[in-house]
Amino acid sequence: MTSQTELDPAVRAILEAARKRSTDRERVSVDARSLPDALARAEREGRVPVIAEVKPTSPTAEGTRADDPVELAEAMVAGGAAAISVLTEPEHFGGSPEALRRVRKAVDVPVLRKDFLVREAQLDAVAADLLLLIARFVDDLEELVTAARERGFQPLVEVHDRDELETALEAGAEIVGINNRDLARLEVDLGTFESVAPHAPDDVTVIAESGVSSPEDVRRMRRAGADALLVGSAIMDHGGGSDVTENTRRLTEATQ
Ligand SMILES: O=P(O)(O)OC[C@@H](O)[C@@H](O)c1c[nH]c2ccccc12
Repeated sequence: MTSQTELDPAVRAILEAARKRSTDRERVSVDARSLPDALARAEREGRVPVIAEVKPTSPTAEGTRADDPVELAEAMVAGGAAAISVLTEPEHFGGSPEALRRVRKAVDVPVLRKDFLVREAQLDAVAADLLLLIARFVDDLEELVTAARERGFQPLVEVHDRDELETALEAGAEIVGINNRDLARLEVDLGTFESVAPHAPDDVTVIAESGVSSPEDVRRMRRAGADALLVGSAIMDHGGGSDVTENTRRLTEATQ
């Protein structure tokens, strides 16, 4: 794990809070909806595979969107989203495990749990189809990947550079997210995906994360090899509060 002194102060605070959060729940057991199947279905139906994110706010968002998470998720699916991501981090992203539980009950696409997971016990807060594990923040990635699979989750391992991609592959990751946002400085550069993605083997599902805001960005990430895109801010439109279905559709319809 990289030294935390290099991280943006907001990210450091998020990690400290995550470590302290208590979890004394029973082990969850999930019958996961397949992400690769959901992505293939979107492709067959002529939609760009988009994982749309229910993110009420974030350290970089302009404002908070307090709409009901179930309504937001349903609006995203109506706009063609292949899967839904739900923030469960309560203090900096306005999320909750309860929001995810309700969303997963309401939609039939795969649901990703987005949080800062560093210990095995945190995995049991709520059932989800996919779990985000951030390579940079996890000491023993292979151990958490295995712990996630033992519960039935599909692990999505997030990386930001080639070294982290190697770590993810060595840990057995089959679904990798390449985050265009640098967690040290919180700046976004779509060139990150373009430089890291070519090094992923063909049989790995590769997802472009963060900073995708226009149909042109979608096409750019697809040209660079993205099997799917993870989009939050451009769909949530925190400051503007515009129509979430339309915001999703603009991106899912951004074919060549
Ligand atoms: O809002 P954006 O730029 O479309 O980004 C979505 C998603 O990639 C971002 O929320 C994210 C990527 N990795 C994370 C880890 C934790 C919390 C959030 C994230």
